[in-house]
Amino acid sequence: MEIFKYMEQYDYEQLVFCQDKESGLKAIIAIHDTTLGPALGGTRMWMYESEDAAIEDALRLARGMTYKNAAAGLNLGGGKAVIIGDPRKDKNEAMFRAFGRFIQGLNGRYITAEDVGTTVADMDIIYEETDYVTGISPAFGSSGNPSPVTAYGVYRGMKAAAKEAFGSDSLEGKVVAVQGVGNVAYNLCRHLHEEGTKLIVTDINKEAVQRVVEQFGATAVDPNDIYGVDCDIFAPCALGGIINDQTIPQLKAKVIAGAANNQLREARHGDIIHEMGIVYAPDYVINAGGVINVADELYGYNRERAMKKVEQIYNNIEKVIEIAKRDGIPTYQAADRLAEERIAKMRQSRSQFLQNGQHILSRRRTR
Ligand SMILES: NC(=O)c1ccc[n+]([C@@H]2O[C@H](COP(=O)([O-])OP(=O)(O)OC[C@H]3O[C@@H](n4cnc5c(N)ncnc54)[C@H](O)[C@@H]3O)[C@@H](O)[C@H]2O)c1
Ligand SMILES: CC(C)C[C@H](N)C(=O)O
Repeated sequence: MEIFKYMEQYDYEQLVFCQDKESGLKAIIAIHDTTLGPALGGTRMWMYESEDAAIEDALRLARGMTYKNAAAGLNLGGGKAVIIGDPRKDKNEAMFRAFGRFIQGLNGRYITAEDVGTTVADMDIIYEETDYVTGISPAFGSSGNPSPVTAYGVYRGMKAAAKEAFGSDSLEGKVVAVQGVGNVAYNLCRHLHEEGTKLIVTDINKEAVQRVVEQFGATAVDPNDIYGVDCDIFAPCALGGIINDQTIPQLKAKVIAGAANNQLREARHGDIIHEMGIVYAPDYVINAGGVINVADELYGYNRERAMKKVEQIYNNIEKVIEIAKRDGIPTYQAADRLAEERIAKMRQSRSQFLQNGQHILSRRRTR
């Protein structure tokens, strides 16, 4: 992999390799863009097939966080970390302590949190070494597991998308097909059930399916059948890349709104669903509840304030739909435009701020 070429293409700032022989830590921290503030993004632990695959994932996910944080209105840049290893077997306390020390070494340029394969308990260990970690236990006055909050944001965003497609944001009586009923989607199903939505669900984990069937009266289908079921809304909450050439022809939904990251296999799939008249709630806008919640820790966590910001995901989806209509583009492009415009404006105002003297004055003070 030609790393500098790749970094230059998408304008990455920094890539950090962290190795600790004793604990077995092999981690990569990617910082994409800190125009809006320090780079906040979770740490993923995964058994990568190769080092190149881990580097690519860290870089791709870090850039995703730049867009997610910018579109959510957070004063934070984008970054992400990956730890190479099996989260079921390879974790140990020393590993997360060592990782915490590496994060501390970046002096606040990167702030971590949970992602696939890492938990609140892991963040608590990192916190022993650095303040630059969020998603730590409520026992420390922090926000804990972000998944239920992500779910609430997805629920709010789904309502905004439904309003565009059906003329009303009520989900009562609507049929929602949910792919994957894990941490986020279990909570999403609860909100939908409380509103009187009919649920069709699938998961490769039978126990997870059983839970939502029993608790929320959901109808279960085979994982391969979820795309083609008769429904109003399709909520992908498991895997990335599931909007693709094979699945699109099966879809009957008028809305796609779910928690999964990187739902479009390729950008052109966003164009195809747009042409079909499907209202697509862009993944990184609708699933920003978790990061909005953990980001609130940086101000001294206040649950009420965080939930108010998460509610705004409704308005953010409305804003994206408005831009899409105004500019005659698909919603996935409108989301990128929203994020990029905000970063560009801040970059400009920040450079003016420096030119107008801040660094000159601070130099004077040290003389
Ligand atoms: N947890 C968060 O706060 C958060 C925030 C933003 C985005 N996301 C994204 O949302 C998605 C769900 O996150 P989560 O924390 O609920 O993860 P999770 O692992 O708890 O749940 C995912 C579920 O999908 C199921 N699944 C996997 N492959 C499947 C398949 N082929 N068909 C059907 N089901 C399948 C798994 O068995 C699991 O139950 C992920 O893509 C994640 O990256 C999560
Ligand atoms: C900071 C984390 C809560 C971010 C979350 N893992 C996401 O993909 O949005």
